[in-house]
Amino acid sequence: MKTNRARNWDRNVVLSVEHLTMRFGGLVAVNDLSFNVGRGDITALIGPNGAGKTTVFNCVTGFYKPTEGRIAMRHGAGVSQDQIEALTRTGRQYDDDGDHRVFLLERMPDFEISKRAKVARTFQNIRLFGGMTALENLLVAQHNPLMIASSMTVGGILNLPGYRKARGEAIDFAAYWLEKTGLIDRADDPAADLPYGAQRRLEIARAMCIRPHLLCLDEPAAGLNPRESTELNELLQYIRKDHDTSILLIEHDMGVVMEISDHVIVLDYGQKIADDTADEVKNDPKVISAYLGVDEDEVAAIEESIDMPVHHAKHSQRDEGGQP
Ligand SMILES: Nc1ncnc2c1ncn2[C@@H]1O[C@H](COP(=O)(O)OP(=O)(O)OP(=O)(O)O)[C@@H](O)[C@H]1O
Repeated sequence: MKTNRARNWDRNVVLSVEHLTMRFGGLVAVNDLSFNVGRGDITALIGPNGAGKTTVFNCVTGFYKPTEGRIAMRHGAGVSQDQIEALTRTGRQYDDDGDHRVFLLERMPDFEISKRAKVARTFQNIRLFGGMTALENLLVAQHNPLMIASSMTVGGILNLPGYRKARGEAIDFAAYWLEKTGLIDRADDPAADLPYGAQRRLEIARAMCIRPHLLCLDEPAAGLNPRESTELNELLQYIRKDHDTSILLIEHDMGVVMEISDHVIVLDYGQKIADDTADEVKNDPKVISAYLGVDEDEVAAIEESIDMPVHHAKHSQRDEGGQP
């Protein structure tokens, strides 16, 4: 049953994606897509292989410049639509005066999106510095504040007190996240030596070291065993609750999606086919049949077992497109 209660993602928006389109040559990977991410919510972006999920992530995090559309990140709860419209008209990338800061991500390079707009991400394929220790990976993530404290290296070379203090704080913060992700005993091990599940947690710890307002996770549960998957759920709930960080995740594991998501957006062929609570979405036959790529007879059976993980439902491949 639908309720009339306004959803958090309508009332308290941290990220709004409006009319996003991404074309690769003749292929439309994302087609006029609009959705909101609620502040403090765990929002899942799901859909069959090739539906456009990673492309959306790449647009939000600045790896791709969208063909069309606006992606507004808001710091502070009081940002109005008028403020976003006014900023859009100025042609500027962001307005970061005062408590209500707005960032138009489609205009910003990826390093500014992470540094200024405080959007962090992890990747479908783990991208750690394998030869560096777990601790060093987390210190690299804090490069910006350390560079500022070192007055752009001079203070670091001379080991001035301001730099020593900042470095001590960076190590403490890294240790905090190593503790939270169960990796403190492996702090001095090269990242490449860690088991797969630990590397996934280290990626999340590294992303948290930029103190993100929005954490984007691309298939965080991929390759995890059931115990690691449960630990991941607990970690994400903790991050959302205790760190004022909203989470947007792409995930194929329906067990994870249904257990932790406040809000689920379903894509199919680059278009949104559902946008609701996890309960509403999981009972939507349109979603089940599109997402699982099955015929009508199979839907009822799958509905009964929807709590079971469903990996990588196959869709027919679409046209090949060119590089952006
Ligand atoms: N750089 C690119 N150049 C050309 N086509 C691309 C590029 N990136 C993505 N595509 C195409 O865009 C479509 C959407 O791909 P995308 O990776 O966003 O889907 P997805 O939903 O994340 O899929 P999966 O679940 O398999 O990761 C696919 O048809 C893909 O082949």
